[in-house]
Amino acid sequence: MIGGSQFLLDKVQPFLSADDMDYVDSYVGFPNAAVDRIVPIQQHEDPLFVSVEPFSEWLVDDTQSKAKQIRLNNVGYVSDLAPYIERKLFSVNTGHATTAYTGAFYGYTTIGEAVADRKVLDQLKAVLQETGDLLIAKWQFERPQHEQYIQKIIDRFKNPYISDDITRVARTPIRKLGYDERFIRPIREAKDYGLSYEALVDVVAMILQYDDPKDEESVRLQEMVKEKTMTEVIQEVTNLSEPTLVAQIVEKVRNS
Ligand SMILES: NC(=O)c1ccc[n+]([C@@H]2O[C@H](COP(=O)([O-])OP(=O)(O)OC[C@H]3O[C@@H](n4cnc5c(N)ncnc54)[C@H](O)[C@@H]3O)[C@@H](O)[C@H]2O)c1
Ligand SMILES: O=P(O)(O)OC[C@@H](O)[C@@H](O)[C@H](O)[C@H](O)CO
Repeated sequence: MIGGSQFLLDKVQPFLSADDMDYVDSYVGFPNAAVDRIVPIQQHEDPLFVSVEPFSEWLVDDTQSKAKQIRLNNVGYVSDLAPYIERKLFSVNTGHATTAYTGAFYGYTTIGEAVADRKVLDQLKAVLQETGDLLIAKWQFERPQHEQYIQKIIDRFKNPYISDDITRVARTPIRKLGYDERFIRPIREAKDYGLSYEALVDVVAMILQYDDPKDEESVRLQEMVKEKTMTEVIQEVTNLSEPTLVAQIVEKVRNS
């Protein structure tokens, strides 16, 4: 979610008196942050034991913190979070979801199995190329560094020491098809920049066919697909109103 801490403040605020609010204004910061570390679903006897990947990135919007003298180790403090949170969401999360939905399409159950398949890997690379071109055009990231960032993400998905279920990464497909989420937003923006977004549309077509009977949103999505036209489903779920884009997605679903 972009703007998660601001969202929390908006929810807390109605419960605060004017005095509380003065105190919060002076002493309590709600800085938005980008948190990146893959944590698979897991169960251990000790509920506080958690297996995670070695990689981590934690970036905090410094303009909203109230105690600027406090600096946590391994946290990056930035004055503009937008480039970094978009880089994370549209690379790590778009790439992760691409691996999950493409993997599910080809019958895999874990991210590791899926990314070992050349077809899934090629789809992942094509999608990260499209979001990478957009991020570079929009935020002026250096191309060689961005290419390293992409390669690191692919290596993270291949990590043989963690097993991440496709059902976790592909969870809540209706949320993931949201207007400002990891597929529709880069598609809209790539179109505005005159950049390619075909591989992203390929994945949207696969998400519309994603069927996990244990995932409430997947069940609801598949019910919608049975009851409505594909154009109606896409408009309702993605909030896209642009007829050309909606038609492109409908066409992909027909041909996939
Ligand atoms: N797992 C990861 O790899 C990872 C990495 C970085 C960031 N995140 C983010 O962290 C957040 C949590 O992810 P997760 O993987 O731990 O999910 P999760 O589904 O394992 O855990 C979410 C927890 O929140 C609880 N919950 C859900 N709705 C609630 C509500 N309305 N009120 C109170 N509790 C509620 C659920 O019962 C569950 O225990 C998400 O925003 C995710 O994007 C996850
Ligand atoms: O949490 P979601 O459902 O938005 O996305 C699933 C995963 O892609 C996500 O949890 C990643 O593992 C995480 O964002 C990595 O930092």
